[in-house]
Amino acid sequence: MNTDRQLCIGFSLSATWMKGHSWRAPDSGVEKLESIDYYIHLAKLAEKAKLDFLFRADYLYVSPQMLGDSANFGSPDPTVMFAAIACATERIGLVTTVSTTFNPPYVAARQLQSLHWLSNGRAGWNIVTSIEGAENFGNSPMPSPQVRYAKAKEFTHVMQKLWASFPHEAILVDRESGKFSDPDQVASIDHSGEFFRVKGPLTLPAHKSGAIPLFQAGASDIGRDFASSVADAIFAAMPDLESGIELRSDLRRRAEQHGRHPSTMKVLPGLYFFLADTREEAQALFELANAHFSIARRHAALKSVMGLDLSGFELNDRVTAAMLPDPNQPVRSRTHADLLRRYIANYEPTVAEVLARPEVLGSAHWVSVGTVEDVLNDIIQRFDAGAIDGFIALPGGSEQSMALFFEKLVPQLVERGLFRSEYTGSTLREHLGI
Ligand SMILES: Cc1cc2nc3c(=O)[nH]c(=O)nc-3n(C[C@H](O)[C@H](O)[C@H](O)COP(=O)(O)O)c2cc1C
Repeated sequence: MNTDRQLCIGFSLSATWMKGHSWRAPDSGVEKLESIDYYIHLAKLAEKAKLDFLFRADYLYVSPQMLGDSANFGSPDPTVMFAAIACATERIGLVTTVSTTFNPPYVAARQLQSLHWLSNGRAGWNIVTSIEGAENFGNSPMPSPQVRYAKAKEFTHVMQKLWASFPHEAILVDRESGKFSDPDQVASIDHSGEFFRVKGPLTLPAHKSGAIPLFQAGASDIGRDFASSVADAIFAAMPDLESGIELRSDLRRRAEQHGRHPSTMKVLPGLYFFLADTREEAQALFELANAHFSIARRHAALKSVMGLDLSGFELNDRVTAAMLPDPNQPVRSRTHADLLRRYIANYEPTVAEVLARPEVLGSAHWVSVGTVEDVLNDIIQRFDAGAIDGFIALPGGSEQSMALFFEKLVPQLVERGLFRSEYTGSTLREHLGI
């Protein structure tokens, strides 16, 4: 067993445990999602378990799946949510999501630095290039992945320059001389690039705890290249062990090519877990979470992920590499499409197996269903195999499943020396060891 490394654990505040028909259970507690008090309660549970950070994904459009039979009180701005949570917590990191495709970097740099300031050094930024939502930001269609990543690169560069434009050291507070700040240390950035023109400096000084850690999600070839050049952590879609080993070793190789030490970058897949006292109960939770996925809905999801229409086939027909559509056709996310292509090419699964894959039913996350011991072994297996540096917990099934995570699973990881029992720092940088 691995003894010299420790897991890094984040906790997602998106209500994944209410998916499918799970919210309809009489004791689901779904009404609580309407109030920030509930999220603050969960944040405190995660902090009590000494987790590294809280996390929230974000999308800038209302998808049809958000309405109708799925539990949803809308999607508040995660940075605003974390501002409220910051004031009710002390140590846990707060990783918000901000799209580089739709926001002006000056506004984003200011919001992130503000969160960093009011949480006392606990902010993190999950950089996303987004899949949809262009219609809410003008008449232009969604830019190509190449353009989105080129923009993300420049956006991130501008953010970093803005954060450095007003260094913490510029604040002097020297009563004797009457100098509150040193204007010579505050400088404009005069950025003029392909996408942005920004003069600077930023309206507030950098927090004394240091730079805001960067996360990134999106793992196509250009996505990996961008992530490995800049990210401290990667939120990864990792449906199986093989794809995880490949992804982490490739990202580490690319980081070295960018002149970075690979251990400075953590690969953190989403872990969508369904925990119960018995395997049968856990499986029942899993089925409830997917009960809304009729066969017709699964075929439609498959078509939207990779442009493959299998609706004319029997469920036990085999799917082969020859049936895959042109790899160069535009897809919503190359990451999800490539994962599924590789799975089909390697295993020639049945139609039913393809329709049950995490890439089709969700966001291609690692699904683990069973008792605390089962999920624990799953985590240890991936950690020892070098597929992960930790994970972002996406609780599935029920509040009880989440309670088992906090009350049993995390303590087991601590007992095995794989996770901290106390915080040693109070900033996100310190938790991540950077
Ligand atoms: C695990 C994962 C999580 C993502 N989370 C978000 C998100 O919260 N908001 C968003 O707008 N896009 C999100 N994306 C989309 C990516 O930022 C990116 O736009 C998309 O995956 C296309 O890039 P790719 O071709 O590299 O996959 C996510 C993608 C992945 C793989």
